[in-house]
Parts: sequence; C-alpha cells; structure tokens
Amino acid sequence: MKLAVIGTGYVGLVSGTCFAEMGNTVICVDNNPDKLEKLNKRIVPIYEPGLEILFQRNIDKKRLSFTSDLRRAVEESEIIFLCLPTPQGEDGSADLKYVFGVAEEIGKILQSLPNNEFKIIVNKSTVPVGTSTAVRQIIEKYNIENFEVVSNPEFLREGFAVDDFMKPDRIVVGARNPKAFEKMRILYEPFVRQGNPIFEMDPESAEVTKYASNSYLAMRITFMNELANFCEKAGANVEMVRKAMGSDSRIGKRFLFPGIGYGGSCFPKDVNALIKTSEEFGSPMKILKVVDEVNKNQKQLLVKKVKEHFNGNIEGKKFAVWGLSFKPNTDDMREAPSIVIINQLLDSNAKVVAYDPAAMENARFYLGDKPEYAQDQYSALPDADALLILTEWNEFRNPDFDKIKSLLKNKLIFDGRNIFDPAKMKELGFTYYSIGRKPVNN
Ligand SMILES: NC(=O)C1=CN([C@@H]2O[C@H](COP(=O)(O)OP(=O)(O)OC[C@H]3O[C@@H](n4cnc5c(N)ncnc54)[C@H](O)[C@@H]3O)[C@@H](O)[C@H]2O)C=CC1
Ligand SMILES: O=C(O)[C@H]1O[C@H](OP(=O)(O)OP(=O)(O)OC[C@H]2O[C@@H](n3ccc(=O)[nH]c3=O)[C@H](O)[C@@H]2O)[C@H](O)[C@@H](O)[C@@H]1O
Repeated sequence: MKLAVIGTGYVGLVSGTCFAEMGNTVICVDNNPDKLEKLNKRIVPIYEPGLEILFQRNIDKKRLSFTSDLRRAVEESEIIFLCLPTPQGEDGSADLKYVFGVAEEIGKILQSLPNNEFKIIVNKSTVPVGTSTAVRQIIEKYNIENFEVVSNPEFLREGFAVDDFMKPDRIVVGARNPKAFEKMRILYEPFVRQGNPIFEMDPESAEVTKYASNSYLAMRITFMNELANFCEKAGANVEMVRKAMGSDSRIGKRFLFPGIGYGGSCFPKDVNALIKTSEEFGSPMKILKVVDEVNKNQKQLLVKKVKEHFNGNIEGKKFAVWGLSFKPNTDDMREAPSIVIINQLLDSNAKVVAYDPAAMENARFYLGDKPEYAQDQYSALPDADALLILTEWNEFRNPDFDKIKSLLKNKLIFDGRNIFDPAKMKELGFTYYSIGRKPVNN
C-alpha cells in the first residue's frame, strides 16, 4: 500500500519504518528542517533499539522516504497517518493545534487535487474523544466527501518501540466505514500473525481506549509508589510484596515497579487530558487527580531522603547521578523525574555530575550546563558525597562496586529504581537508600 506518515517523531518514524518493512511504500513528512536533514542523510534522529537496521534497509529498498512536501505525500498515498504532537495545554487538556492545523492543510490539498480518489486519514496521535469527528468536519469544509477519518491509537513503548509495533498486543481501529475497516485490516494483518486481535469499534471508543490504557497503567504504578512509601514506614519490603502480588494472574507481574514517579511524554499529559475531558463531560475521574498528585510528590521523594540523610543541608555537597532519561533504552527526557530531582539539588546549592548512556544531549536542552556531564558512569563519581540512581539502565545493574567505593567520598547510594539488593549493599559496606525498603546503614 502507499502510505503517508505526517510527523516523523518517536511514533511516526517507528510506524513509517515498520510499515515499510512489511512491503508498503511510505513517505514520511516533517516540518522540522533539522530533523529532515538528518533523516535525509540517513541518520536516525532518536535512540530506539532495533530501528537503525530497518530504517537503512527500507531506504535502500526505496520503500521509505522523507520530505517536507505534504502535498506530494497526500497526493501519492491512499492512507495518511497523523503522528503529530498533542502536548499538554495550559489547562491540562490536550493541545490539538498540530492535528487540526494539518487537517486544514489536508482539506485544502484534497480540494485542489484533480482526481477524487478515496483517502483514509488515520489519527495515530493520542487525542481526546471526539477529535476524529472534529477532523472529519474540518476536511468536509473543503467539500471533500470521498474520505474517511479513522482513529488508530498507538500503544508502543519507547525503548521497545520496534518490537511493540511489529508484534502489538492488539490493534485498535475506530471507524464507521466498512471500506476503511477493510483497508486497515489488510494493512495490519502482517503484524498480528500470532493471532493478536484487531479490535474494530467506533472512533470515540478507540480514542477513549488509548487514554484508559495509559491512565490505568499510570494508576497502577502510582498505587505501587504509595504502597512502597507505606511499606518503608511499616518495615515491609515492597519488592517482596510486589513479586507475591504480581504472581496472582488477576494482577500480573508487569508495571508494578515502584520508583521515583512515572515520566515520559505520555503518562503525565494523558492522565491530565483524561481528567480534563472527563470533567468537560460532567463525569470527572477523581481517581486520576490523586494519581497525578501522588506522582508529582513521588518525584520529590529521593531528594527528601538525601536531605534527611544530610540533616537538611546539602549546600556545597556533590552528587553523582546515574541515569537521566525518563526510563532506560531511550534518549527521551520529556517529563523525566531526573529533571525535578537535579533541579532540586541545584536549587539547594549542591553540585551535580550526571551520566546517561543515551540522553545527555537531550538533557542539556532541559537542564542546560548547570549539572556537569560525565563521559562514563565512573567518571561521575570522584569526590561525590553520594551516588543517585535515577534510571535503571542495564549497565548500572552490576557495576564495579570496589571502583565505586574508591571514587566516592562517602559509601552512600540513593537508588530511585531499586536495582540493588539491600543485603548485598550491607555486605559491601554501603549506606543504601531505596524505595519501599528499609535503609541500610553502614
Ligand atoms: N512517544 C511515544 O512513545 C508515544 C506517543 N504517542 C502519541 O503520538 C503522538 C506523537 O508523539 P511523538 O511521536 O512522541 O511526538 P514527537 O514530538 O516525537 O513527534 C512529532 C513530530 O511531528 C512533527 N510535526 C509537528 N508539526 C508538524 C506539521 N505541521 N507537519 C509535519 N510534521 C509536524 C514534529 O516536528 C515531530 O517530528 C502524540 O499524540 C503522543 O501522545 C502514542 C504512543 C506512544
Ligand atoms: O502513549 C504512550 O506514549 C506510551 O506510554 C507508555 O510508554 P512509555 O511512556 O514509552 O514508557 P513506559 O515503559 O510505559 O514507562 C512510563 C514511565 O513509567 C515508569 N514506570 C513504568 C513501569 C513501572 O512498573 N514503574 C514505573 O515507574 C517508567 O520509569 C517511566 O517513567 C505506555 O507504556 C505505552 O503503551 C504508550 O503507547
């Protein structure tokens, strides 16, 4: 099939590349000249494991190309995917200016085209209920009839985006037109060969499914974060509780890891957007307000522990930070807990030397040159008063503890991701704070 992908970010680039991998011809459009320059020089502008090889192969095969020319992309494609940003607006709701702006442009383009071929405009961005209808109305203003707007929310996770896209747990397609359902079925069948379902529904249900899934996962993490804080006070070990809880098949093992609050470009904004839309429809989801509030507090927790350890004064202290991205296997810094934590440390006149395997360039955008950036994990340590672990990159899991001990000023670790075993830390002589477990004092 001939496809266009409008917006070549985390979702657009992965979707476009994976569609091309299945033999489709995909034109990706972006209006960011720097990004386009990189893409056209065959440079993947994001860190996403497994993407590079598919990206290069499909460019070689001439199935994947990049342009700023929206008109050509729309003209040459039967299905047009919108993978545009839907950031949080000032009042918490999703800002739809990118989606509506491109819908207007598509309307104008379709109106000016000589032929009147059936086009499917697929919204893959995360958008509030009713957006597909609004997009339809925008395009209809240009007297276009032979088209359908489909809602096809995306569920990929950064860091696993290629795997998630190639083998999705499920595909959700919201539409009203049987021809559109059929085209979408044909497009997605190669991705669900194992028998995972394609759920066909109305666009409103599809739009709500996306917010429901993200908010539910955010709620689950938040439950575990509150539970962890309680466990710590009550002398229980949240890691033991988590494993035993998760073994109940009704609960499941995944997404029960407590930490320093969920971050990323989606959970925080999507929870807020659902709070806002549910209020607008007069059916407020009160539980999500608590989720958002608890999550904001959780991001403050580690610095609270640090300050308590140093009797409230960390002025002039130096902290080594391992991990900046909002989670491992990505360079994405959007809403990363590290931003809150490092700013708190700096505001208290402490020094920070940080290292991340992939996110240091993006971190500079959010944190500037206020923290120092180290070349590798160990060069962040010399003379630091403590080590803070903010992202659970695999390479931090089994470090050279002797080296850590020799480089740090104090044998002191604050672990925001529970990557070490407290008993081992005791044995190694560290003072060790983690989440939802008793501190280890040495
Ligand atoms: N990042 C993720 O893991 C996931 C994101 N989503 C949703 O997908 C949507 C996109 O998210 P991301 O890919 O993370 O955003 P992103 O910010 O990485 O990418 C968006 C791209 O759209 C481009 N763009 C903006 N206006 C444009 C225009 N008028 N014409 C052409 N290109 C334009 C930007 O330059 C950027 O490259 C959001 O609604 C998000 O909530 C859904 C599932 C997963
Ligand atoms: O809509 C989106 O953008 C995507 O949002 C999340 O994906 P992502 O933000 O890439 O990352 P997650 O793996 O979900 O992690 C989100 C945050 O929750 C935290 N988290 C995750 C799991 C857990 O058990 N505990 C926990 O604190 C992570 O550290 C991270 O800060 C969803 O998992 C995807 O299904 C969805 O498509």
